[in-house]
Amino acid sequence: MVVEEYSEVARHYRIKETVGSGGFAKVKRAVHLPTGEIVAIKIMDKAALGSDLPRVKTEIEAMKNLHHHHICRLYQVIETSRKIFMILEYCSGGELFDYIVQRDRLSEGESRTFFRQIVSAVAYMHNLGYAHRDLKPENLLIDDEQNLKLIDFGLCAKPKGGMSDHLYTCCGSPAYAAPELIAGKSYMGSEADLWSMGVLLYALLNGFLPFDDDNIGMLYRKIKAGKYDTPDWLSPDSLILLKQLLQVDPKRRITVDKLLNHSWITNDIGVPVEWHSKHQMSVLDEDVVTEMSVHRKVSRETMKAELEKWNYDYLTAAYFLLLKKKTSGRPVRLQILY
Ligand SMILES: O=C(Nc1ccc2c(c1)CNCC2)c1ccc(F)cc1
Repeated sequence: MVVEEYSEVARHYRIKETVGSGGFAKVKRAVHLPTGEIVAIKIMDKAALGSDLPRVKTEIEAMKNLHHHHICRLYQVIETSRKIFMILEYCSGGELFDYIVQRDRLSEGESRTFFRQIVSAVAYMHNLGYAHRDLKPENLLIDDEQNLKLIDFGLCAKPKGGMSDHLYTCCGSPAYAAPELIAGKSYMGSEADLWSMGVLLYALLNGFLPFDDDNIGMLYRKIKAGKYDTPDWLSPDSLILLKQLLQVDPKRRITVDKLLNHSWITNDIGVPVEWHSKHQMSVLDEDVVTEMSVHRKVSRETMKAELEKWNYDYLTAAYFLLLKKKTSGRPVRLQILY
């Protein structure tokens, strides 16, 4: 949907303060006027994107297919002549990275709670044939219920031939990159994700990285050697899991399916990680359809037919945000827009 100026955004959103600015995007907090719900709007300038524009298209297409309670939800996409706006789920707690830094390191129990959520999101992606390829604490946000939400799918890959297909582009952040990826060999996206999860788990438990060096050459050498410090606060079970994740040989590395009921993962909790999505997209929510069809003075059938196009326009946004209100126990009501 290409409109010529900010009008489409301003018509439905009140833009507030900047909450983050990355390489080629700025993220602002905003209010979705028809529902009053808070959202995050990722704003990108197409000219500034240059050769990175395909990454944005990759991210948008991936997020349209990824519906999971630990994956940040895309509500709407607005494209003007100069800009792309992605309307996304707002995560009031900010980045997991800052959360760890503020606490030095997390307890084993808190690390387990967060790591289980990461396993759930990654297992969901891998079972759908996607690899994230840029897993790191900066790409895991915390929502107002202390749930982690995975963001930044600009580098994710869905190999044509499925997850057994090899990838070649070297990408992601060096400190989290798997040895086979930085060696320039062909690699499996899913296996590289499991290595990054090992680096992530290490960062949660220790508050610093397993492989770190200001000199990129030295960093690569440390990653390929796969040797890291084991501070004395790490439990024997944590050491076992880290060893299974940070296996230099990708063929010896643990897979996400084995992680689901790993003893460290189920310690103190007793149940394996549930990776299936709680959101099913196939069935539209009757209450939301009712509110929307009444509000727009069309029949339910017409509204259902419109919604089932999943255009990621203002209708898709209104649907998802009303549904979020309903699941959070708030009234399923749309304000009249003046
Ligand atoms: O909500 C987001 N960021 C956010 C929200 C609140 C706060 C921060 C980031 C960081 N400072 C604390 C408050 C957000 C959501 C989606 C996204 F792709 C990128 C960022």
